[in-house]
Amino acid sequence: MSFPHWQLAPADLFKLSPVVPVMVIERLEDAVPMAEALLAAGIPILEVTLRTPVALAAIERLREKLPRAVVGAGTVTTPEELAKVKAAGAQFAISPGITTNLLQAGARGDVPLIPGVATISELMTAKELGYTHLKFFPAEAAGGCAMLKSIAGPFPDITFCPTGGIHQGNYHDYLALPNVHCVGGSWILPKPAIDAKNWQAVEEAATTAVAKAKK
Ligand SMILES: O=C(O)C(=O)C[C@H](O)[C@H](O)COP(=O)(O)O
Repeated sequence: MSFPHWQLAPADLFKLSPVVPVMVIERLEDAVPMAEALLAAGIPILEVTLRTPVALAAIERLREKLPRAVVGAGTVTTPEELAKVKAAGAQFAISPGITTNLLQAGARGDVPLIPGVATISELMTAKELGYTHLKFFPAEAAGGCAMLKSIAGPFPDITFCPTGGIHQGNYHDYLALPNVHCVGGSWILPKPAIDAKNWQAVEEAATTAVAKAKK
């Protein structure tokens, strides 16, 4: 485990589901039904992005109402945001990129941080500070599967959750790589279904994504 004082080991987080839904919650009242649809599809891990004004309240609500979910925050970019998501009850945090301040804050705290990297140098910076489980973002734009295959040579000990540009047509290719344990994405949550509050359609899309994942 990267940091023994963290509440959860990243290796265990990466095992919860082959697909990690990136939740962009515009209306607070959508948080619970959206999460329930994901849980019903067999996805217990939820990444709530900090991109909307209700994100922190949504994390709080999900933690209160759905104790069987593992709720984390995405788009965490500063130590201050890390502190805020911890206060809201986030069980893990994911960043799209790294700063030394954020990595140091993550290492000091007890909320597991999955830092985002797109280059070898960023990977080496994160690794130097003890991080072994990383988000690869933006996956498709930053080199996709070919990049991850190349990284596996010099860094076989680093494990990734690629995210960004992943969809039903390419997620199998990522999951087939030995250094990929799960993939993240918003494709699991079709926006038209969310806008229409069609939670049945959300559950079906998520169920299909899980069923078709090979590992
Ligand atoms: O806000 C953030 O920091 C993020 O979490 C970035 C997301 O991981 C990607 O935007 C998801 O990418 P798509 O699946 O292509 O929509």
